Order: sequence, then structure tokens, then C-alpha cells
Amino acid sequence: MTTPVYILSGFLGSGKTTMLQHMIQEWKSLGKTPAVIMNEIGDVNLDGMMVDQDVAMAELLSGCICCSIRADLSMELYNLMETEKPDVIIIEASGVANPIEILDAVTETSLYNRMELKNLITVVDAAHLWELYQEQKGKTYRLMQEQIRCASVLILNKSDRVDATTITKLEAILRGWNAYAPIHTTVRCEVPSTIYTDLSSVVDAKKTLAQNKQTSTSTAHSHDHTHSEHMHGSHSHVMAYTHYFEHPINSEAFENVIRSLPTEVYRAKGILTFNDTASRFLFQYAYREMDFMKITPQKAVPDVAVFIGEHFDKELIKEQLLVLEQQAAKLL
Ligand SMILES: Nc1nc2c(ncn2[C@@H]2O[C@H](COP(=O)(O)OP(=O)(O)OP(=O)(O)O)[C@@H](O)[C@H]2O)c(=O)[nH]1
Repeated sequence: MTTPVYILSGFLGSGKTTMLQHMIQEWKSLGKTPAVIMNEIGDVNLDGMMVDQDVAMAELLSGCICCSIRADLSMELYNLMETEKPDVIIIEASGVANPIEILDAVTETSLYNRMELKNLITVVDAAHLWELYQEQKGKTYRLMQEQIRCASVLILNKSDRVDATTITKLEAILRGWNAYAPIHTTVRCEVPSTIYTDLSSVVDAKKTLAQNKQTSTSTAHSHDHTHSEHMHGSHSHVMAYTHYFEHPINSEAFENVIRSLPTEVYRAKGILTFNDTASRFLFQYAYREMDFMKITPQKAVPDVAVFIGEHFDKELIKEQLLVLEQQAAKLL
């Protein structure tokens, strides 16, 4: 028996965890046992909390799966196969990962383990891509392009955030960059379940990937790049700041801080206790959209927020959050 492996790629905040939740639900309803490998560039895995607690999960934190911890990925894949014997494995890459490197790690591991890459699914934030496409430059744009080129399935997500004409244009752009992958235009990654459950209908992922990989490497990188230049070139600009809260804070004051974040911060998420609400909240901020969800964590978790972006001033964010904590502490 060969275990199918799915790679979920896509820029920060595009909807990978949302997609992962659908996949897990679908497989479980079919009586299958999925296992997950999650990768975060911050040092806490908040997305893991969104995932069904019964699912076996390995976490690769504080680095990008495609470079610094690529060897760990092979090891985690091996361990999961040995200990959990899952029916299917899903790897959720960090939003800044170059999927080609993950693909290589899976292929390497499959040499000594019976696993097979079924699909490399790339989730795209429609509004974000549209904005970057207007400029057609920058590292984030190139990375997104690379993630799209490598995909065997493309999910054009957050279609609720752009109009129908823009969607048509975006679909044409995706097709121009990736001639093979089926494109699914979605809201909250609602796709026909057959794309990940009916394995017989799955495209020949290996062949597609090999073709796209060729196009991708020849256009995005010059062939004489060294391996390390290739890996770090696309996302060495990304940084993260993790803030642990000592005190509950005021929810409105926090929202104001998030609203005033510099544009260099493109992703933030956290778990917070507010002094003016009864419940704890999971907060999400992706490409200027903010979302709060009530949660009751299954295990003890600290109040924490992670900010991810390019060359932003960590100290400034830290100071603003400390002020919120001091203001709240005075009221105690
Ligand atoms: N408006 C809108 N929001 C969405 C959609 N899909 C997901 N979101 C929201 O976007 C935010 C990010 O979604 P995630 O699924 O966590 O994205 P991700 O790619 O896993 O994020 P990272 O792991 O940080 O890279 C969450 O607040 C989601 O609820 C969509 O189709 N439309």
C-alpha cells in the first residue's frame, strides 16, 4: 500500500488551513485516517488549534520548511508513517515556502518509504494577487508566481473580495503561468470534494509537476544559481515577531492597533484574553482583513500574537502592545 501525500502551498493567509480543515473532514467522513505536518515561520502553531484534535500532527516551527528545516520534514514524514500508519498525509507549508523544495523532500523520502505525492495544491488570495499583479514586481509577487507554477491544482480563493471581471482576468493569469492545473475559484476553499478524495480522477501529478517545474525553474531562476541562493532568494525578506501577553487587554484598543499596522505586516494571528469580553478569541489578520473567532482551547495556551511581514519595525509593535497591557493593568 502506498500512502498518498498532499502538499498545501500558498502565500501567507491565502486559506491553506481553511482548505486543510475541509480535507480532513472529508477524509474522516470516508473512514480514512489523515495525518498532518504543519509548518510555521513563527514559534507557535496557532493553526494547529483549528484542526481536529484527533488528527495526528507533527509541527515544524520557527523556520521555513523549504530551507532550514527541510531535513526535519523528511524525518517527520518518516516518523508519521512508522508510528501513525495514516491513510493519507497532508503537508501544510508555511506561507513563504517554495513548494519545489518540499516536493523534493517528499520525493527523497519516498525512496525509502511507500509514499507518493498525489497533488500539490496552491491556494491563492484573489485580491492580494490582483494587487501585486498591477505592479508586477517584488519578492512576494515572484514567490506567489512560483507557488502557482508548481501546483497540480489551483484554488483561486477569497473570490468574494474581488468582482467577477477581475476573477476572469485572474483565471487567465493563472492559466498563463500554469498551463496544466485545474483552477477552482472559491470562497473559503469550498471545492468539489472529488479533487482530493476521488484519486482516480486526480491529474497525473508527477508528470504535471515535472512540466511545471521545468517552466518554473527556467523562468524564475537562472540555472547557475547555487542551491542556497535559490532557496533563500525568494523569502529571506520575511520576518516574524511573537508577543506573549502578561495581562488581558482591551479588545477595541487592540483592534485599533491591528487596524494601524504598517502595510509591511501582511499576516498576524493570535489567541487573546480581553478584559471586556467573556470568551477568549482567536484573531486573524490577512491582507488587511481582520477576523475574531471565539475559542475554548483544549489545552493550556498562552495569550500570544504573531506578526509576519517584511522589514517592519518589531519594536514599534512591541511598544504598542505593551502600552495596551499597561493600560489594562492600571484598571485592575
Ligand atoms: N473573505 C474571505 N476570507 C477568507 C476566505 N478563506 C479564508 N479566509 C480567512 O482568511 C484568514 C486566513 O485563512 P487561513 O486558512 O488561516 O490562511 P493560511 O493560508 O492557512 O494562513 P497562514 O498559515 O498564516 O499562511 C482567516 O481569517 C480565514 O477565515 C475567503 O474565501 N474569503
